[in-house]
Amino acid sequence: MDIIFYHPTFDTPYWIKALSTAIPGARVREWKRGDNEHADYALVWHPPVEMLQGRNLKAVFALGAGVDSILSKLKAHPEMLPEHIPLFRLEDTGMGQQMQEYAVSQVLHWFRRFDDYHALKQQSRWEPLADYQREDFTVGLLGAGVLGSKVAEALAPWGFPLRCWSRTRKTYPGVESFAGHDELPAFLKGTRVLINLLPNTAETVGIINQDLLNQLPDQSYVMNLARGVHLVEADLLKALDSGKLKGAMLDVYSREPLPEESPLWAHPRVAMTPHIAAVTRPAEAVDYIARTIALLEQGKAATGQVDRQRGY
Ligand SMILES: NC(=O)C1=CN([C@@H]2O[C@H](COP(=O)(O)OP(=O)(O)OC[C@H]3O[C@@H](n4cnc5c(N)ncnc54)[C@H](OP(=O)(O)O)[C@@H]3O)[C@@H](O)[C@H]2O)C=CC1
Ligand SMILES: O=C(O)C(=O)CO
Repeated sequence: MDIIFYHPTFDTPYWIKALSTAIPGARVREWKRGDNEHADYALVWHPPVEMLQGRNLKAVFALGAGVDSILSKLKAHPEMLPEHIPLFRLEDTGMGQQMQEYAVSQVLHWFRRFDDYHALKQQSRWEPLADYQREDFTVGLLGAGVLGSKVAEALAPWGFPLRCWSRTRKTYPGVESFAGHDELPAFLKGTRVLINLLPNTAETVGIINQDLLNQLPDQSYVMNLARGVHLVEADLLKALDSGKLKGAMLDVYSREPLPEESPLWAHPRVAMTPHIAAVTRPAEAVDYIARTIALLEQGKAATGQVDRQRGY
């Protein structure tokens, strides 16, 4: 079995060694421009069109959870990957735990008013504040798939009311489920902390805009952990400045790296990280890819296949 690998920034020798060890009999090589030799599987992130085009692959694996960049490239170059070749993505592979750490720590930060205490410290003010009540601190997850469900699981023991919004109804224990566009207003109405874990699709782009933010209770919080294009940054800044929103925690941006001139950098109530909420963990990812290839080789069904029509 021949496997080609391409990632613009990963430690390629590590991956090739780990994949060769995990998949018995596999010949794994780094794909380089001009390589048109046979391959059964391709493992990719931001692939050049010529890497995939015209090959009789058994499957392609995206080396991350979100497949928006590869799907948008496919829109411009449909010949890159014919419909009959399945595209898989990484499901969790260690990202679930990272999202749990990120979301739980930030929800607790806001709930214990550490943002307010930080502002008071800047003014050398000693001022105990009133506690927030758990029942007023409903956490709402936009997107309740692999990562959203893991975040809900980690928040559950903290006792905050939990709800999620997805395309299809969920039955996660202790999480109120809202499904489809008709139920979005009801979901937003009671959500004090909004955490975005949607995929980037034609339906979700720009979803966190002025209209959506206005439907949240006053003094709400927004955490964007999915993709920058979900959030209209100008609308977020307006909502912060009007007092509608109390704070925002952003990991992803409309442009990455975020340009120096972005007003987000200086805003006192915007906390930021540089797209690190959950990164691909190589050992877990190799294990998932090896298990999935073994299932495919046996003609068995495997999870993680992207629905190209749906866009995620
Ligand atoms: N910042 C970072 O470091 C990282 C960001 N990400 C981002 O997180 C995203 C989510 O990942 P993951 O949880 O694995 O994805 P999943 O595909 O498992 O989950 C997506 C969720 O979004 C819901 N959804 C999709 N479209 C709609 C819609 N139109 N209306 C309502 N709900 C919708 C799905 O609903 P249903 O369940 O009904 O299908 C599902 O619950 C990735 O696409 C990626 O962009 C991922 C990893 C790291
Ligand atoms: O896996 C993804 O989709 C990511 O955003 C990784 O940072």
